[in-house]
Amino acid sequence: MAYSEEDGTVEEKENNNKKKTKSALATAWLTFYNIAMTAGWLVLAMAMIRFYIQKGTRKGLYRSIARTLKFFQTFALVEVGHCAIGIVRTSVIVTGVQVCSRIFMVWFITNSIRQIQNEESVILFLVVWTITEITRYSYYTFNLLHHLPYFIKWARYNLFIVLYPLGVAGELLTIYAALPFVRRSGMYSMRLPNKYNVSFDYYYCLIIAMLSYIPLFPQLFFHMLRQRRRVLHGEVIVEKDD
Ligand SMILES: CCCCCCCCCCCCC/C=C/C(=O)SCCNC(=O)CCNC(=O)[C@H](O)C(C)(C)COP(=O)(O)OP(=O)(O)OC[C@H]1O[C@@H](n2cnc3c(N)ncnc32)[C@H](O)[C@@H]1OP(=O)(O)O
Repeated sequence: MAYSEEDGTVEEKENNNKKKTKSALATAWLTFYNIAMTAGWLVLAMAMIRFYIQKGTRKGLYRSIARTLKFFQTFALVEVGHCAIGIVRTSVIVTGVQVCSRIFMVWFITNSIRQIQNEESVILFLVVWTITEITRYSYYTFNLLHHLPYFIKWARYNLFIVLYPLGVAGELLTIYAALPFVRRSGMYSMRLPNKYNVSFDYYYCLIIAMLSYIPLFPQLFFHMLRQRRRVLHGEVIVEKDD
């Protein structure tokens, strides 16, 4: 058609403008989100340090930070949305497994079973998560602002080599400590007969969750190793689509 070329150019310009506005909005949101999350995990770190200095014990530490932890860890679900709508270049599956396993640890294990809240393993994963998230969110923030100090980049793509296995150890030991209480109380379980004719045993569900670390953790860890090679050593990595 006679007018198609001109219209195409106008359309192209409009599309480009729309894309720019969209990406400016996405960058503004991500910057706000990452600053808020860095601040949240810094507040958690300060609260844990203050508690330990004042009380000299880990007993009661989880209770004292539970609200803040639940809020910021649950809010991280937004990250699955970021991947799904494509404003960050990350796999929905990798992020989903990471975030859901954390939320499961917080709500369905640590928060639900008071008797295990003072376990050393709880402190272990809390400390590990806190260091990881302060590093990770400050990395994203500085990266978005194009002022990324090298030590933050280094920390983001090196600390996980030690922190990931430590975090997983803390989580697995905590679930293991929960098992006897879950078995005794029958919590979150449904026994037959019941009106739905369905049986569910949370005790075995926890055992399956523990076993699922065997195939899932190496995938997350090797994903991070690939990211490390890409970011620190500039290797071009071709990842499979979700
Ligand atoms: C339902 C019950 C289930 C029970 C069973 C569960 C079994 C689970 C088994 C596994 C359990 C694991 C438990 C985990 C424990 C711990 O966390 S221990 C502590 C140590 N942890 C870590 O070190 C975590 C490391 N892992 C990750 O960081 C994750 O893999 C990740 C969160 C999914 C991040 O991966 P990815 O996004 O691919 O890497 P990046 O390099 O950081 O990002 C890629 C690009 O995307 C950009 N980006 C991502 N997020 C943002 C953001 N919020 N804002 C801005 N930009 C973002 C990032 O900048 C990169 O972009 P480029 O720079 O352009 O490449």
